Amino acid sequence: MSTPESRDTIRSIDQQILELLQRRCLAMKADDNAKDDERHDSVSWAETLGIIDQLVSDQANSSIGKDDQRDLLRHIASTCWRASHPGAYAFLGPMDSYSHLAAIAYFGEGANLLPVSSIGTVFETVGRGDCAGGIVPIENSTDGRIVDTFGRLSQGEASIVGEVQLAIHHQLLAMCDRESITEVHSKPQAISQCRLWLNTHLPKAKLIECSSTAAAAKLAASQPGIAAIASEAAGRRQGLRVVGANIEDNRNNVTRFAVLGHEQPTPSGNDKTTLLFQVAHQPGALADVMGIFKQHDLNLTWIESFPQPGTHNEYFFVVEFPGHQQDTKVANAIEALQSATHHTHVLGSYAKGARAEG
Ligand SMILES: O=C(O)C(=O)C[C@]1(C(=O)O)C=C[C@@H](O)C=C1
Repeated sequence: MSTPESRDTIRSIDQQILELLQRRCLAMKADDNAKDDERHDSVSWAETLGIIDQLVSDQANSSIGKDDQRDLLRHIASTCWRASHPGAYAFLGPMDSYSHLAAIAYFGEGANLLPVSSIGTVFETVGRGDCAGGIVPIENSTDGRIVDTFGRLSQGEASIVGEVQLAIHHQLLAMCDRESITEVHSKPQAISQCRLWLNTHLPKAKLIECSSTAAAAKLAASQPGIAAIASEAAGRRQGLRVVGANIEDNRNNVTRFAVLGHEQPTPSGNDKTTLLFQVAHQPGALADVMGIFKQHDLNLTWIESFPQPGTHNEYFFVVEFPGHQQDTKVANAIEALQSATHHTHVLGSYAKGARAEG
């Protein structure tokens, strides 16, 4: 049983926490107002995340685990951020899609998160300035690049300002037993990530593609016999049973999400750059461009090609490498690329994303 003293101590600590929260909000507002003064840059959300990560890693022993400390601080920071930055952040909805989980991991629980109906709409709302930012899946460790995202990246509507690497654990969700399932609905990428499991355990079920995993969960809740592949959170929200747990074929199934925004982040010390280029359709053109990365000692960590809409056999290339476009060697390489290619466009330089659990 608690003593009156311990109750008073806890009450007084909670009171102090509330006062500190109020002070934190005011300090943030003051910082934001001061950016009108040209000599001053206000702290960006990307910088705030960096500061929190540093604080947590420097923290000595605590009875609260590091992940919980990080989540708590992000929740506080995003709630205060929203008070002075009311803009919304778009994601492929509905709620509890993996994009939603990635948005929470990056922007925090307190952020103003806006579900939209497609990846294209995320690009449009950010590109038009209706939203302060957004998040889109870009690549999965089992299934490769996300085609809908690539189609939009080349249009230059928005820059990449951050990334999240989310561990994806798919659940088979339904209102009925596994034996009564006749159809499995989900986003094509999720179906593809569970292909082996589905062939083994539900070889007769019809596989039906839809706009998102969370949309599939909504449908499964309306009709017995229909199952969805979606997140545990989506199943909970729709009141569905887990009739197959963690059904992804690859235990290390991770989807990388790109955070879209308007302001290019300053160097954090642990950055990467994503850029898109287009070369002449002639022998050796791509090899010459690859030589530029070698000359500037840039180690490519990702390369993808995708067809240029409206052309035959013409491709865009997207590459990633460590470093920030403000670093001298990266800036020199970009300059060389600009003269060696038809078109070079830096999609963004941003802090490398840590892995989050979905
Ligand atoms: O449908 C969702 O829940 C999404 O957020 C999209 C998406 C994707 O397209 O890759 C995101 C992560 C998973 O890989 C499966 C689906």
